[in-house]
Amino acid sequence: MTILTIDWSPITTGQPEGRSSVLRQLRSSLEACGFVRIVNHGLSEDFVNNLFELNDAFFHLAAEEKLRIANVPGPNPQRGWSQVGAENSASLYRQGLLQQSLDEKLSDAREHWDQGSANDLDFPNRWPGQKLIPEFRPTMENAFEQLEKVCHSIMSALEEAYQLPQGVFCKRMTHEKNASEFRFNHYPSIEIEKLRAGKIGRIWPHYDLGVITLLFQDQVGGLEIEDRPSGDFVPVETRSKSDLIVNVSEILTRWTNGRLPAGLHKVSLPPSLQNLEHGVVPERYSIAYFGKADRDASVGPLKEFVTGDKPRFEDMTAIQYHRQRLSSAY
Ligand SMILES: O=C(O)CCC(=O)C(=O)O
Ligand SMILES: [Fe+2]
Repeated sequence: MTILTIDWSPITTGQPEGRSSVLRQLRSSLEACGFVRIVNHGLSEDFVNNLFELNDAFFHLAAEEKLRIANVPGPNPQRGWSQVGAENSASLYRQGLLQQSLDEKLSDAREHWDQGSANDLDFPNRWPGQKLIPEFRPTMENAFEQLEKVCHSIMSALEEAYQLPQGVFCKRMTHEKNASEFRFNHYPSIEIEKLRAGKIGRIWPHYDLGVITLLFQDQVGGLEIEDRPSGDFVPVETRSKSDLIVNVSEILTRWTNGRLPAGLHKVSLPPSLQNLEHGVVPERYSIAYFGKADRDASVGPLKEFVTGDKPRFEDMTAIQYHRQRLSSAY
């Protein structure tokens, strides 16, 4: 199983040449493994490097400042800082599409920061003090909008790839009601033995909750995805930090009535350290944009994907689904 790498230039430039090949590869990689790697997506290397610098700067703020803007744990969309261990990805998986049961208490050695749309008055963002990192808020608000555009470009390419009526996905993910989330992850350095002991993970196997996720990872490594159908995990190579790793998330599985299974993934020991018994795994940073459905949009299967008499997933709104899923992760 291989994640295809797609050169997105035919889409960003609007050139007809190469377009049908992009659409074919997109569909084939997402159907086969739930993941695809996209290059030339329109966001520059400088843009992405700058985000990694802000990611580092944010988590190096004083603990009191991070605490001041801490996320309030619960079923609402997350905003601000979540300390190491606050989110339990193992539990997220247990309640997920596969209903796998894990007996032990497993924790995540990871802290993260979450941000929603600037237009989202229901769940306002929680910003660090302006004097501490002056460029943080303007850069992050701009990055949110840039990633939203890339997300729409992928969703609209998917509509075309499946020959669906134009806008069937995108009208459920509008700019005005955007409920997507932008996240910085930081995995502090940790002893190899601790990860090997099997109770603490960087992030346990899980599906993401939105429609699609756009991810940038640094060069430390450790991201792995499920190999179908063996169920083993295989590493996602670290190449350029600006390579965009895209995965199918739970809502897209529901919208397509199972045609596009979500990509199961986790973060553990980087491949270069897998043979070592002792030592320290370096800290790692990643950046995720979780493209989500509008809160009032249906997350039931689209009629274009329902072939039998009964849809595989029950109809409900995105916010109902989100609350139901998130209440299990704390
Ligand atoms: O850090 C990574 O590479 C993956 C992060 C992730 O899976 C998540 O935040 O949902
Ligand atoms: Fe994830």
